[in-house]
Amino acid sequence: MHLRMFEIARDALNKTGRYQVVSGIMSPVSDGYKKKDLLPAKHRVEMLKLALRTSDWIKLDQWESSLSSWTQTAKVLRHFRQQVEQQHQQHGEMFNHVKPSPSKRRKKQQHNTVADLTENQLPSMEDHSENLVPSVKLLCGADLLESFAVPGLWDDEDIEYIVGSHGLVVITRSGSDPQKFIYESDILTKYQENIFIVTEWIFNDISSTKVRRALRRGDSVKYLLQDSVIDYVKKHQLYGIPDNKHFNKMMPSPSQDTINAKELEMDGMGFKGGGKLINEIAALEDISTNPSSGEISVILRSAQNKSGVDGNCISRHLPLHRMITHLDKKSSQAASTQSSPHRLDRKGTPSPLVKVSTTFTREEEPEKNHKVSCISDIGTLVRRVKNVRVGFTPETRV
Ligand SMILES: Nc1ncnc2c1ncn2[C@@H]1O[C@H](COP(=O)(O)OP(=O)(O)OP(=O)(O)O)[C@@H](O)[C@H]1O
Ligand SMILES: NC(=O)c1ccc[n+]([C@@H]2O[C@H](COP(=O)(O)O)[C@@H](O)[C@H]2O)c1
Repeated sequence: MHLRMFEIARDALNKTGRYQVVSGIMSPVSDGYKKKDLLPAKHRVEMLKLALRTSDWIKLDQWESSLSSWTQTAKVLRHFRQQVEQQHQQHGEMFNHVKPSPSKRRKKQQHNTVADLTENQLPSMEDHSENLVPSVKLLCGADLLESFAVPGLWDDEDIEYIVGSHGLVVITRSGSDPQKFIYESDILTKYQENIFIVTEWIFNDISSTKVRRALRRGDSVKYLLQDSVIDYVKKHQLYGIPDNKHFNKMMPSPSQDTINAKELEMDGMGFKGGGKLINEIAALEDISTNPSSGEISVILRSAQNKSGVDGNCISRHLPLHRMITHLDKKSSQAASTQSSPHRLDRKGTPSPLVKVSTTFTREEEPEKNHKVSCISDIGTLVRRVKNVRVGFTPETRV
């Protein structure tokens, strides 16, 4: 939706005849923002690069994200205004696609500081020449506008600067009433000429939180994100931390026993030199049995805490076929009285932490439906699952 917002805003602004939108700038926030579930900037930047491949006018700018500490939005806008003015002075490049005739170019000496033109300055399209410096506006959803009222979140002078000197383009969002909000705010009412509200009739109640949640749960996000971005998320196993405070507290500190996503990618997937043993701390997500086929599926969610950076977790679903075939001989008695397939009741949240050792072999790529050929400490896992009684030794190798 972040990308859709640009398209919606451009259409609406261009249709007024008062504006010609020349560029959109995506400025990912710095890691210093420390928002829950905020991935390291390098990943967010890479995903944006992929997502923006198909846009010829929305650009990624890495200035903000490359800073170590968080930068207030007013400062970010000031930075972009300076950058746009500089570029304009050097190249006039923002408007180069609209070339006035040489005679007109000579005539045009006025230098407007903004490219959004008031009604009485309304020019012909040709007059959008390099002599007009584009203004920089903040594009946001109505909820962000309403966050101006959250005590301590925005400085009053920042709000005044953003709305007074730059202006806002606000996309409506379900549950918000930006007109009313502006009416109730003295400062916003003062500058309401600078606030452009775009009513989006094709409601889309999508949010990053919901997409992250779906990813975390292993649900499909196809058509919500670009395929290339989904592939990136999968490849780097991002957004895998269960949204569970108790679980997060229990997350292990980085140790020899844990691997990070990069190591997995480099070492695990290449399978150089035969197999690779990977020890992981994981949480039991789900366990289900199919008594008729004698199979048990165990879904584990692994917790990796790389260098203390929250959010760098990987999740993996491991159907433990071989181990299960062995275990199921004992468990099927209990399970066979139940309907098929039977999902065992998972009581007692939060998910128990278990330690799993996995050997991947050359043929069994971790991203595919790989099989686990070596499990240790499976007792912890199984004992905590109601109704499953299994005989085994921790050293059992299947
Ligand atoms: N569905 C949507 N409709 C309109 N605006 C949206 C929508 N989703 C995000 N935005 C806007 O995108 C901007 C970026 O906000 P943010 O990253 O917080 O998005 P979000 O999807 O709401 O995230 P989160 O779910 O984490 O709050 C905000 O101005 C927000 O209002
Ligand atoms: N005081 C401020 O400048 C201020 C406060 C809150 C959010 N923001 C910005 O709003 C954007 C969206 O933030 P959230 O994802 O937290 O809604 C971010 O770019 C963030 O930097 C700025």
